[in-house]
Order: sequence, then structure tokens, then C-alpha cells
Amino acid sequence: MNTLEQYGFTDRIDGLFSFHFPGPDVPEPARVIRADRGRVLVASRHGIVHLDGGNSLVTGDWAAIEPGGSVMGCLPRSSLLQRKRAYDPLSEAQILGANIDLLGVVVPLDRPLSTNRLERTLVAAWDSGALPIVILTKADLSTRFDDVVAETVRRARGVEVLTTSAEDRDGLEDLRGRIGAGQTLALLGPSGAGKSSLINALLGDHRQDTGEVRAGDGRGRHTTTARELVPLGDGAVVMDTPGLRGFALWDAENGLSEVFGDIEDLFGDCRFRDCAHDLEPGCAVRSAIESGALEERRWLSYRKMERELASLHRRQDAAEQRRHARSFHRVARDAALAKDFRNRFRETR
Ligand SMILES: Nc1nc2c(ncn2[C@@H]2O[C@H](COP(=O)(O)OP(=O)(O)OP(=O)(O)O)[C@@H](O)[C@H]2O)c(=O)[nH]1
Ligand SMILES: [Zn+2]
Repeated sequence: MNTLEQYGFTDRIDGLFSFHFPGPDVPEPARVIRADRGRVLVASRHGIVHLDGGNSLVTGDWAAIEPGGSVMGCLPRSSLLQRKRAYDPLSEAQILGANIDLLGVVVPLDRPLSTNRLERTLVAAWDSGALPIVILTKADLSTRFDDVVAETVRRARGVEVLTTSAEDRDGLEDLRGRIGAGQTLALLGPSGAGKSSLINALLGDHRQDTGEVRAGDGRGRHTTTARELVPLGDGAVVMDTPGLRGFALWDAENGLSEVFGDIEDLFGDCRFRDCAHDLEPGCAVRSAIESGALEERRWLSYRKMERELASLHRRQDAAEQRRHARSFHRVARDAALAKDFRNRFRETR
């Protein structure tokens, strides 16, 4: 597997490049590992290189590189995670990452649940166009706050919930199994939630590939830059940008109604009450998209959320989820109690 494939390049991406950059000189595809004010680190067929002139690129982008080495542009983003300033509509949103397939909303089990935070992060995840998944971390500590697992499952409203412990290496296979070849997982969660530990645990033997990369900066000096995309092997990738760490995605209260409220408001203006916002005449959603008042990307995100939630609800009914949460919780608690007991035994010996 070449460097580019390790960073998620697939036949599908190859096809998208031919489609979006037709012509005799097909550009070289490259994935942005890190973007820093126009200076970007990319994975290419020739390994990992620095490029200049990538002002518009963000981590995760698929960049098109001319034979001369300059950046021509990038593929349309399949998802876009951004930080919004709800109170100031004029300020530009800060883009945290692009082309994320799976957004892990990390909830640590070593502290009480912040339901507001969980719900707002889930909405931001849906808004990005990626598929959210809730990842409970530090399962080995889950006795401390008894109701976090059940409450998280309840608040996640059908979004899949996985439980992990980097410490005990629990749940890692499950999570790894969710990230297919060519897919990118990003983790969102508060500081100290265990994101780095989880990434390192997922990496296992690949660990030496990550973290710092030493690269010449063209002037003979060497700089050390942290990679923000981390290959897990087999074309699965984890995105780990500073912007995603301990950093709120919003500056004001915003939940479903704030992020998608403008879209839901449009429904009332459709000619038909039961408008499916597809091809119906007089559809306010379609006309907002056509006039540019509604970004098509956001509408697709909204649709994706509806679709995924409906199918998740079909797949796993609430009762089954509660059973799962209870039985998991018992196992986790027993394991933690056993560990506590072992520690105490050691101290008193
Ligand atoms: N018991 C236990 N501790 C854990 C686990 N995962 C992480 N920790 C501890 O939790 C603390 C924070 O973990 P990090 O992985 O640094 O958390 P982070 O989310 O990357 O934090 P930021 O870098 O601040 O965003 C560290 O002291 C870890 O050792 C776990 O599964 N079990
Ligand atoms: Zn409509």
C-alpha cells in the first residue's frame, strides 16, 4: 500500500479526480495532512511533502497538484466540520477539517455527563455531513458516575454508541471495524476525554508512524510539525487537529433548532403540507437552494440525519439499547471493582 492509499486514497477518489480535473494533464492527487497558512503538508504518491500556495486547503482535503508542484484546487468536500459563531453572522466560520466520514463524539465515563454538550456536538456532527457515532471512553472507570452510559444512550437518540477503554484495550476492535478502508474518523470531545489515548490504542503497532514528522523547509533548517491525519493501516485514517481538542464547536447555545432551524422554517412555506421537498411544485426548500439562500450541502446534511436516524431506529429498538447499556454497565462495573479490589489488596499486603 503506497503512502497515498494509507491516507485514504481509493478508486472512488481516483474517479472523482478524473471527473473534476479532466483534460490531458491529469493532476497528481494528494491528501492534506496539515494546513498552516498556505503551507501544507500532503501525502502523495511520492511520499509526504511540503507544498506552498495551498491557502484555501484544510486538513483532510484532496488536493490536485500540477506537474510543476503547484496546487490547482481540491475535490468538492464530502463533509466539512466548522466552528460557527452564532452571535455574529458576519464572522467567517473556522474550518476544522474536511472529508471526515465518521465523527466520533467522545464521552468520557470518568465524569458526569454534559447533556448539552453531547447534544450540541451531535448536531454539529450531523451538520458537517459526516456520520456521527458516540464513543464512550474510560469504561474501566465507569463505576464513578453510574448513570452516564444509560443517559448517553438515551440522549444519543438512536446514534450508535460504542464503549471503549484504552486502558484495558476494550472495544477497540469494534471501533476499528467501523472505519473502513479509505474512511476517515475524527474525534470530538472535551479536554482529557481520552482522545489521544484512544488514537494510540487504535494504532497499536503502527504507533511509530505517527506524531511528529521532521521535514526540510527548503531553507536547510528542519522543522517539526505534528501530523493531523494519522493512518491506522489498511487505508483507515484518524484526524486529530488541535481545533478538535477541548474546543467548543459553537460560541452560543445551539442545538438542532439553531443549526437546522432555518431549514425547518422553510417547510411551512412549501405549497403542500406533506411536501417531500423533492420534485413537488412550490417547494420552498428547492427554491431556497436554487436562489442560493440555502446551501445545498446543509440540506444534504439534514437529509442524511433524517435518513440515518430513521434507519438506526429501525435497526436497534430502544429496549434493546437499554438492555445493552445495562449489561455492558454490569461488565464494566465488575471489571472496575475487580481492579479496585486488586489495588487495595496490593496496598494492604
Ligand atoms: N483509566 C483510564 N484512563 C484513561 C483512559 N484513556 C485515557 N485515560 C487518561 O485520561 C487522561 C487524558 O487522556 P488523553 O488521551 O490525553 O485525553 P485527550 O482527550 O487527548 O485530551 P486533550 O489532549 O486535552 O484533548 C490521561 O491521563 C490518560 O491516561 C482509559 O481508558 N482509562
Ligand atoms: Zn418542500
